[in-house]
Amino acid sequence: MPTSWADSSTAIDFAAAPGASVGNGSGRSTYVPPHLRNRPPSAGQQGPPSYSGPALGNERFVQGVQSGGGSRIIAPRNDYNRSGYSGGVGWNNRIGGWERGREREANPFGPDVDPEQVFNEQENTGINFDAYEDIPVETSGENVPLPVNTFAEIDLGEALNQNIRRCKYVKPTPVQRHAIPISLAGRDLMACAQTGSGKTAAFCFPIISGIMSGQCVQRPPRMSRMAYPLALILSPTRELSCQIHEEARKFAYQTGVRVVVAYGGAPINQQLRELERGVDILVATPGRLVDLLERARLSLQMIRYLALDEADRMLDMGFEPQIRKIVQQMDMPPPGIRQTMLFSATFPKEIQRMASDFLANYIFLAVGRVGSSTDLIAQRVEFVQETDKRSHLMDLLHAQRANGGQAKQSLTLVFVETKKGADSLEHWLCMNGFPATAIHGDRSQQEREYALRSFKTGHTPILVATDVAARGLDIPHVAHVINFDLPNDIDDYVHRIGRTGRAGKTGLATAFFNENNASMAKALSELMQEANQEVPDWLSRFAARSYGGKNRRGGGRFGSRDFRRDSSFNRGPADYYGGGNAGVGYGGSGGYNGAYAAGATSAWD
Ligand SMILES: Nc1ncnc2c1ncn2[C@@H]1O[C@H](COP(=O)(O)OP(=O)(O)OP(=O)(O)O)[C@@H](O)[C@H]1O
Repeated sequence: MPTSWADSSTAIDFAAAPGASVGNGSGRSTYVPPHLRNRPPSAGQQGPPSYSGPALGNERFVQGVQSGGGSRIIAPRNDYNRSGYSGGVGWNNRIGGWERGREREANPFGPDVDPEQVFNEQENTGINFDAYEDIPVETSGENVPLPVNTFAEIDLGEALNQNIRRCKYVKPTPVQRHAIPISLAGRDLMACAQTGSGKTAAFCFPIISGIMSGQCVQRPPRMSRMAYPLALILSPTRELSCQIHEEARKFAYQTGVRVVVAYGGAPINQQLRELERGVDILVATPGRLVDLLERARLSLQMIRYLALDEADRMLDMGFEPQIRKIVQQMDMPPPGIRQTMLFSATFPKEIQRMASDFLANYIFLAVGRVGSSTDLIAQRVEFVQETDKRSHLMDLLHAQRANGGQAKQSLTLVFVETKKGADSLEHWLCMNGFPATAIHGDRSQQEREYALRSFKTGHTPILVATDVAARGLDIPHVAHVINFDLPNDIDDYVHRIGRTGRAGKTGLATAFFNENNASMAKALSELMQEANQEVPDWLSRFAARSYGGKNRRGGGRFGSRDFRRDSSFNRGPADYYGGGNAGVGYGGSGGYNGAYAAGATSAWD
């Protein structure tokens, strides 16, 4: 006879549930919801024997799942605060969870960090929050939840709060202040915020918190060897997926929420084994995910949270068929049942339009101007002919070395256009006494990972890269980004230079420009002006002569806010590309001043 909520639910036999099961002595496994997995056996436990009250914060799941006929158990949102993991309940004492009692959870904070030590509230990562204080924020959509100022104001659960302290996050960044309450309220979200401003945590925290609080507890179907994640995080590159996985593991440490990563170029069997051991949050690249789905080893029917990081990039770089297959043609619950979040630092309107197919009644959030770079990055543009690029690079590196800039604390990332160009520049740098490594799509995954590790540790302080390293990678100590070859798209430039100047720190970005880059002149000079950078006269002259070139914004840096506001919205696709708000300045109505009037949803309204 169960005596507690934990007992009553662990007694439910979900024998074939691969997501999270524990041996029960009878040879059959028993499903344990993630939010109960850190608990000691029933003695002394608080909490009702069962709970069928309102699902606080996200009624949509209740309605959706119930109308679908599935059985469902809902725990009160803050149930884990009363009887979840807390002092005295060690990892080894857990009643089950994803580890099935077989092994200890590895310490994701690294061997040198004692995970039991919770850092002083006053310590922080060195993030300069003042740099973000007066950043303009725009939201649009219905009934936008109010932002918060501290993590303490948000009910994330004690285990997650403890990990936030372990990460030394003292207070939320602006995108986190706005996005976390929106997501916790169960709303779909399209969020744009500058590079390095903490978007990963902004989507990970609500997902982990939601899973911990039991909002996703539903009986998984009886299918052996099939994995049923509750949340899916998609990202465009293997390296970014690995990085998100590492971050999410830190945030989920000792919460009972299990995070697994799947990406191409690595042995699939190993990933299948990881999935079989149970998965709550799956971080994946689209190609490998389709592979897993086609092998019928993974079902998306339990997905309650879908996050697309660098969503515009995935759609733009040709992943649209895979993404549509994953999101629309498999067994994933539809918009309105699942909760969907799209994040990026850039969101061209045509991509917003496409991506909005995945969302229901969503909120659009822009922290800083959409697609802008942060003014923490000093941007320099130098006129350099193709034939002079190498010697110019050498001059820069020599000057840097003379200033003591080749130490571990100062890494240089050099972007080039082609894979061949990356190989040859890497070779040439090494021959000239500058230890360099390279990363691009033709290198094996092992080589890519090795190069990244060697760069991160400062062993090889120069990394030559194609755009494969442009998005999302969070590498501490990148002091200088050099665009040896400029990209053809201003958004790519924004992401590339965003590998420096992260989390409130300053950085330097240098671009080599010549006649071949004329089509970028206008967008580049506008971007630099927005970020309060000095624009060389010669670049302004190029900009005055150019007609916008390949800049997708079609003549205005400010046209990329919520596309639903465009006059062409609702007039159908044929009209769409002709419309837009090009030239309408962001802050036209005074910008964000930190407070919303009652009922107001936007700083522009
Ligand atoms: N609240 C916080 N306090 C201190 N540091 C934080 C906080 N949130 C995130 N960070 C740190 O800021 C850095 C940048 O975060 P993250 O990689 O999530 O940025 P991003 O916005 O996703 O960038 P990009 O657009 O390049 O992908 C990371 O090192 C992260 O640990």
